[in-house]
Amino acid sequence: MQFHVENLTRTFGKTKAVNDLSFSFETGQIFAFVGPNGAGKTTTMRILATLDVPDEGGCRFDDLDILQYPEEARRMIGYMPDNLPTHRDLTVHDYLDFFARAYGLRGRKRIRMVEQIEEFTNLMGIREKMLKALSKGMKQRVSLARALIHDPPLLIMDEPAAGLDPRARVELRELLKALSNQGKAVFISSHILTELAEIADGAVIIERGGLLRAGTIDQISRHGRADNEHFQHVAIRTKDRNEELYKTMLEMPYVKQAKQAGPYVEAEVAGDEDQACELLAELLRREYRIIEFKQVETDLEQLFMDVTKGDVQ
Ligand SMILES: Nc1ncnc2c1ncn2[C@@H]1O[C@H](COP(=O)(O)OP(=O)(O)OP(=O)(O)O)[C@@H](O)[C@H]1O
Repeated sequence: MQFHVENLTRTFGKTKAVNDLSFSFETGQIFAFVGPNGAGKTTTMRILATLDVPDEGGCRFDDLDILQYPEEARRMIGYMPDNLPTHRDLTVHDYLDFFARAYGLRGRKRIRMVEQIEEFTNLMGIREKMLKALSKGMKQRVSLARALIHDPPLLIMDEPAAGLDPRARVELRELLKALSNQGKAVFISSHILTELAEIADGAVIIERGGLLRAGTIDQISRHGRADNEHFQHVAIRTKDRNEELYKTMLEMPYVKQAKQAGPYVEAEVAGDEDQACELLAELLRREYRIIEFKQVETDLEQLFMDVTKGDVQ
């Protein structure tokens, strides 16, 4: 299933919270929604979750227009808002059972579903605890469980990692990976990229309501380049002459960018892997004493920094 946001615009008074925003992703993908405070992430997510309507544009789940058919759309969405459950005098189990009923699950099916979700989100041990007695990380898991109770193909999560300790962040990442392996789409916002860089298949990067980049990591990193244009990112460390290596690299016609990164010189080489081999051979001919020569994966955090600095054309 594909999820499309098309030319979305939402204005509050004079503020254009979202401005002509378009992007798509699909089931099985984890897409990071990234932008600074006030960029329009929550506004977009609320529209996608049918909790708000745009001034212009719309959203489609495959061919389903969610503005026209919000009831149908709601069955396909699990929404985890950035605020946590507040029904204080309910146990975890009763809370989840309540939502399962609200989604129309009955009898054995409901009991089975609630148990399954409690197990998946690691809530079994605390299902009889009162919500008010839970830590932030536990509440976060309850909120995730609630969003999953009707088994939606799309999970929308607004800043789920905010305020979590490192262990809870790792657990959350594992849960998200498991969900995407189950074939769900996860659309997750954050202004901290570190926790998403490892697991995201793609990203939507926005600023002041407008789109900067959207697509899979590969598509974003290839922005502005033809599909048949290949690039290799390499990192090189020499025993000495590091500064000279950097200059040499800048002079090579097929090296498109070079920078010094700690003990490495990192470069973007135009061409396929053969070109990277040729670069290494050339450096050896020039008698550089090379300790390391490796390919570097594009990392989402670096991409985000490049995009927001305007370094990626
Ligand atoms: N209900 C509202 N009334 C008036 N202005 C609003 C409303 N909701 C959002 N805005 C404004 O729209 C802009 C985008 O807000 P939004 O909450 O979508 O950003 P965000 O990217 O989620 O930010 P954060 O990372 O801080 O959560 C902001 O300027 C905000 O003040």
